Amino acid sequence: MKLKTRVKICGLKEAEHIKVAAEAGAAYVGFNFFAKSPRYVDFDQARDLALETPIGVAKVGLTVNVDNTFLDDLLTKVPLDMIQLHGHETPERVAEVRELYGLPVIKAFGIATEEDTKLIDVFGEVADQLLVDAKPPKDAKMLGGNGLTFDWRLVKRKFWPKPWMLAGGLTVDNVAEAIQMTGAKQVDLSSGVESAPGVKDPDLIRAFIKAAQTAPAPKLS
Ligand SMILES: O=C(O)c1ccccc1NCC(=O)[C@H](O)[C@H](O)COP(=O)(O)O
Repeated sequence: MKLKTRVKICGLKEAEHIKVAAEAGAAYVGFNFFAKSPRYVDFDQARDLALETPIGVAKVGLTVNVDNTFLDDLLTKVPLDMIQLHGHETPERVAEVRELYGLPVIKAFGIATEEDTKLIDVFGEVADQLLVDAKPPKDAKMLGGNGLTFDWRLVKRKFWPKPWMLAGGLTVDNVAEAIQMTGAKQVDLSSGVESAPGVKDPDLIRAFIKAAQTAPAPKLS
């Protein structure tokens, strides 16, 4: 039996959209604490959203290059299940965050070349999960959430030391092909379920989760 693809909807800002995502079968919801993002939520908003999230859906806090003072404050105020590090954090920093806060850490990194895929092993030693995203262009204002895909052949047939998520420009139209090509069992997205930057669309959330969960089994030959 093929297990259903696990979907993470990132950058949620409305309780109603969390309900939609959970009812449609999302495994994770992500709250974005990067202040320059159109998906940003402050700690009070995130706390309210976290309390509205059904049990069984993991609440992920997305941060970018933050220090311990920030994480102390965040984790005191918001009941999160996992921390996503989506900046230039080193393997040592990933290990430190795990150790200090006792929560599973998802380390995200961008991939554009075969060389970049070496990060799978580097972070696979220290993170609980890996999130492979498109590498942002040099002039990009944000390290994620840019709606850009990468060459999925780069992550086909890799050995994955830890559970991983495929991200970067996924949409209802391309997620089945992405799963078939890469064998991803988990997918993450933000802009592909939005009607405008930072504005989630409930119908797109439902349609995306359905497309991901009904994607045909991977063709890895
Ligand atoms: O989404 C953001 O605004 C963002 C800003 C800064 C760092 C990371 C960010 N998002 C990270 C995510 O987990 C996204 O879901 C992932 O990059 C995929 O985004 P998209 O290509 O828009 O689906």
